[in-house]
Amino acid sequence: MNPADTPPKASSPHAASPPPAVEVLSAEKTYPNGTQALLPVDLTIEEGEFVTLLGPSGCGKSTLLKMVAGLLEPTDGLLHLWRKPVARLGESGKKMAFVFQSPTLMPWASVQTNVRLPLDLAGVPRQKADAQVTEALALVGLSKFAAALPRALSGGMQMRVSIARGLVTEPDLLLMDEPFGALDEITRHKLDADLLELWRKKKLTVIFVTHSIHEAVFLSSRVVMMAARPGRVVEDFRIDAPYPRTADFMVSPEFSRYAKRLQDSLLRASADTEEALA
Ligand SMILES: Nc1ncnc2c1ncn2[C@@H]1O[C@H](COP(=O)(O)OP(=O)(O)OP(=O)(O)O)[C@@H](O)[C@H]1O
Repeated sequence: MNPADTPPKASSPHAASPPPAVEVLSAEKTYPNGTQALLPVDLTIEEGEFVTLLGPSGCGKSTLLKMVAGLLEPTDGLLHLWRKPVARLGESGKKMAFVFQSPTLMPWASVQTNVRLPLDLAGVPRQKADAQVTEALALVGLSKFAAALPRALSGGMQMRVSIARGLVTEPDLLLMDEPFGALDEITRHKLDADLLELWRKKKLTVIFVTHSIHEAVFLSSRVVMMAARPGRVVEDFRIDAPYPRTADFMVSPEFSRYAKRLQDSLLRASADTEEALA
């Protein structure tokens, strides 16, 4: 065998580490009306991370998330998922799903039909699709509501349907834009805990947008802080508390320390924003 054909040894760092799930390479965004929503952002997210984007209103969290999803084109720079341009993600054998703030369900269709939508659009045969829908509904605890119409469900349950619709394609990357922002606090805690369970069980990579410091500390392995006008990344925090995280974690001194660090950072980011406005 020619030495050049020798496969890399399993012990080489390159062979051992999978490619990053997400690479944002100097990606920036200016909207057609001239709003500079994001200065060039560089961000690498490894497979399996739970990353939260936090920052004052208008700092470009949604813009960044939508660029990662391929829903928005960057004005300049590149976005790679598993080392492929977003539009060619399929070549990596990986999948992504986006969960919006509002559940956006079809009101006339059953829970089951709503959840099946991405599979129907992808032309997945009915029998296979139905099996995947059954599994996704079980994952979010809604098996008994498959035949219900959305209006018969609470806000939290509708959000679960929306998450099931995201999970039904068995994504590797889950992008969530303030998914629980409109829910009451108890429902939100419950969904946060369930989401962590899903993240662990399905070995997902998650990028999550929120305004809540507490939600960010509870969920994340990493928090990326952003500032506005123009939008940019200003700090990057590891939340090293072990998983599984329980309600006890939320009342621990460790939790308070992380929350204080994020709060101080958010105040700095907000002050930067106000200075830019002055
Ligand atoms: N389609 C658009 N056209 C022009 N400007 C836009 C558009 N979408 C967003 N913006 C502007 O870009 C900036 C970043 O917006 P973006 O929604 O990404 O911020 P955000 O951090 O998600 O805000 P929020 O926390 O309020 O949801 C803001 O100034 C916003 O007004």
